[in-house]
Amino acid sequence: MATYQATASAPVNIACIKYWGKRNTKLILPTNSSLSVTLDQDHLRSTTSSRADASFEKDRLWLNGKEEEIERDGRLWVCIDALRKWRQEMEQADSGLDKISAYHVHFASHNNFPTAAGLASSASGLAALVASLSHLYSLPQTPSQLSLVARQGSGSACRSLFGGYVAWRMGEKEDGSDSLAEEVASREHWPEMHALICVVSDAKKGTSSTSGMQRTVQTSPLLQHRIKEVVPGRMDDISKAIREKDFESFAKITMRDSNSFHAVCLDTEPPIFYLNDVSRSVIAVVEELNRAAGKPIAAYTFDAGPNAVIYTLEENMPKVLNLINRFFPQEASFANPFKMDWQSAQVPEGFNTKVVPEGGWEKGAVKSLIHTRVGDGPRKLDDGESLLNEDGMPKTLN
Ligand SMILES: Nc1ncnc2c1ncn2[C@@H]1O[C@H](COP(=O)(O)OP(=O)(O)OP(=O)(O)O)[C@@H](O)[C@H]1O
Ligand SMILES: C[C@@](O)(CCOP(=O)(O)OP(=O)(O)O)CC(=O)O
Repeated sequence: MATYQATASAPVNIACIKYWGKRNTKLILPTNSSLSVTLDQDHLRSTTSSRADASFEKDRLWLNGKEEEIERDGRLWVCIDALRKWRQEMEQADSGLDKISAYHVHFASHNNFPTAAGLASSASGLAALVASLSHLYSLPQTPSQLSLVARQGSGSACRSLFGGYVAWRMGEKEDGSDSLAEEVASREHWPEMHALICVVSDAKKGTSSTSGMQRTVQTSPLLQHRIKEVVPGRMDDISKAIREKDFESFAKITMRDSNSFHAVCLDTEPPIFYLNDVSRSVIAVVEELNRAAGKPIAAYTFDAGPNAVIYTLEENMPKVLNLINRFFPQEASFANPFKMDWQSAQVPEGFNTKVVPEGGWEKGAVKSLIHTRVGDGPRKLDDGESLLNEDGMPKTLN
């Protein structure tokens, strides 16, 4: 008997223009467009296997070996249901196709980084699920069409259906059919973009993005200014900066938008604080590096948590690594995947070390560093990499 299964991996993306606020919470339609850089799956990824079988009694999902419930009408359910309907339409149009849309599906997924820690696991996780199931069903839909489905799993997930530089167009239609992701530029267009993730905390965050952003929509007058007056111009400006490979403009816009997003969090009632003293100290170091360099050579950005992501071009990463390692010594040793000689990097003359506490931060204020770069979109993997065993149950990972 034939086995119907597929495995795919999907990347994390970190926004430069932040999505914060929904105009429709059920369909996940945002109050503003957003733009992100997709990070390299060689370092951060979610991998998901899916398998359809007549013997399965219900749809089931195991995340990092632990079963998660697929609630009816919940976000996961909505994504699975949408893809199943597309498969059903194909089966109705072509009687030669196996009727696998009638079978239940088992999913096993693994994130190779902390889940629910502000490292965008919901984005890569939902994108991997959609990519895997679309392969299982041999769907002809384009990545933009698949992004319509991933969006309903978690808004930011729609951007993980593409590699490179990705915009999520907010759209205007009430049914959400034009609220989708599209590529602004490929990874190959500007491959020198590197990112350093400073893990300040890998604990589950206090206020989830989902609930935090709706509180902002309900209470923040500043959000109205942001979505109407600020973001539309920034979307155009950063897209132009990316097309022209203008890092200075890219960096200025990215930092300002991160600060604008955290300002609307503060303008929320009661206020939401995602940054902590360590986050603010990373901001001070990057601002001082840029001042001393005479132009922006690095850009910080923060999602709904204290972890910093620093974008910089490959040539400047040794300087960034030198400063971060010097002022924020970690407990875990830095893996240095690109074998960069950061110890002997020249930090711009005149860098004022007074921007950080004397002697730097205590060990572990930044727990670990992940050095990565712009990456590709979802990958289809071989059956040999399946996370499900012959019985369609999750394999135990070592
Ligand atoms: N690989 C995966 N497959 C399916 N669902 C996943 C996967 N990884 C994460 N999720 C879902 O996403 C949830 C975590 O999302 P949450 O938004 O809380 O954290 P985050 O994505 O790490 O942070 P943020 O989106 O704010 O950067 C998990 O509890 C799980 O339900
Ligand atoms: C701060 C952000 O990371 C918010 C991400 O929010 P989510 O996509 O996690 O929210 P839901 O749509 O409710 O699942 C900014 C961004 O990624 O654009």
